Amino acid sequence: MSRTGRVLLIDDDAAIRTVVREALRREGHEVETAASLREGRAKLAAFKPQVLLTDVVLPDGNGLDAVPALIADHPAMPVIVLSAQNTLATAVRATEQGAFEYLPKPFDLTELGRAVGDAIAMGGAEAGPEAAATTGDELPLIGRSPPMQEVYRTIARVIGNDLSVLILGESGTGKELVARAIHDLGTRQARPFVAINMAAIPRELIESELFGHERGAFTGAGQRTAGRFEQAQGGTLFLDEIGDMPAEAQTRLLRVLQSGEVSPVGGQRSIKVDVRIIAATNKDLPALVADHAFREDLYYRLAVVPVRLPALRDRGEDIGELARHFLDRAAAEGLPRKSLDLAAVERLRRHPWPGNVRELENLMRRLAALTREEVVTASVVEAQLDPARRRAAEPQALAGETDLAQAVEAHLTRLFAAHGRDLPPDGLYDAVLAEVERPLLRLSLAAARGNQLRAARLLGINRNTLRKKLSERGLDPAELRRNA
Ligand SMILES: Nc1ncnc2c1ncn2[C@@H]1O[C@H](COP(=O)(O)OP(=O)(O)OP(=O)(O)O)[C@@H](O)[C@H]1O
Repeated sequence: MSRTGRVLLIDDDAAIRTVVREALRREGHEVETAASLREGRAKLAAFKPQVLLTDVVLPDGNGLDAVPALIADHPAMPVIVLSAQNTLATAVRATEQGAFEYLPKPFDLTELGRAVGDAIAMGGAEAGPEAAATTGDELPLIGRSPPMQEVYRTIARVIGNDLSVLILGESGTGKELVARAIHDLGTRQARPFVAINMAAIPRELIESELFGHERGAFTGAGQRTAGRFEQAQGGTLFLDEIGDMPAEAQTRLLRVLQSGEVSPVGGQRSIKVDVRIIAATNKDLPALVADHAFREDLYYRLAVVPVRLPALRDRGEDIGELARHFLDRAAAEGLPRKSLDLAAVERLRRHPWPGNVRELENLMRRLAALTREEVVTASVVEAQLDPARRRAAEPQALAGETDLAQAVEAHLTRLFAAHGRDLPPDGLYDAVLAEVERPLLRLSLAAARGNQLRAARLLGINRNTLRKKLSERGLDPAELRRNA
């Protein structure tokens, strides 16, 4: 299949026209250029290009808006959109408008050559199914740094199809957010998005959670229960922390993906499922494969399209925008409105962010709630980032703090803010414990399908202690069992 052909470039920047023309000619393409949409339309008719490259902001209109009209008479012609507006919204709109690819400026010429070659090789082949139209609401992902643009381009490429996506990135880099964005922008948006975290479910319960179980499949399995696969029917199943999946569950998952059917635990039946799979991990999955801790065949099945989320420290230019976004959000939630001065943003950029965006989000909430100044300066940031001083102020905010501790901290911060700077209300200690203990008891009973002995074992306490705590917290085990 040929990878060279006729290319038309519409761009009002003469330097770009020259550079792109020369680069593509060197690769064997025939290239014509135009400086406006009007000129482009004329050349389309005369030159009959096989690929159209267009800039977005043009003197006589918007190249992105013009795509459908430009390709109306040439439905098979792939269009590559070049743009300096590097947001997820532009990448997604380009795809919605029927563009074959979207390249953010400044692009690299090798990348451009590759995209043009792919487009020509694809020739008149049918484009994939149309992506669902977006509502035009604000898209959830923030950041315009080059690694985020790469992420947006990949998202734009997978929203019109059902390919399996594997999202890789450190904790707190936005893996779940990306999974939701793919679902919400894609053709399955009206169907369920179901998430399951392999690290948060007791290993022995993972299979019945995923695939469901029949009545009496194991002690405590009172009735037939649908698994997450069935719950996600027609929609998307997000398998979070996939690197923590036990070996037997991996084998079973692979079988489901190959056959498109699930067999609930303890039964003979199989149920057809139509589910898009998005998996995520913060582990080095290829290394787990090499160590035989993760099945290689499953890995390839899941990683059809890998998405690598950058660590926050590797996209320093996004920190200011993210920080302001989180301050706005804190203000919208009722915390005092704060702004950052330039030196404060500089200070934030020098922090290594082991907890990534989640850590930045929590820090912004803390600044909004706990600092007096309306304009946050570098020294205020410094004080909040300084582990020694923070430890003195907030003993739970230590270096290795868990997600749970951070979530609790965020919640408490809101609670304190809601009470202004007054002393906290009476009985706060017990009130907070009750808030944590109640869901803990409820969830462990649900996980044990209402069986108190199993729930107590899960929690590592004895059954009498469990009973006592249930009654202290005003929880009725019979009712919980009915709802389990
Ligand atoms: N690009 C982004 N723009 C705005 N908010 C973001 C972005 N990335 C992450 N966040 C926010 O940071 C927090 C952590 O994101 P998320 O839970 O998606 O991370 P994760 O990688 O799935 O974390 P973990 O590996 O710990 O499960 C969320 O509150 C999310 O909304």
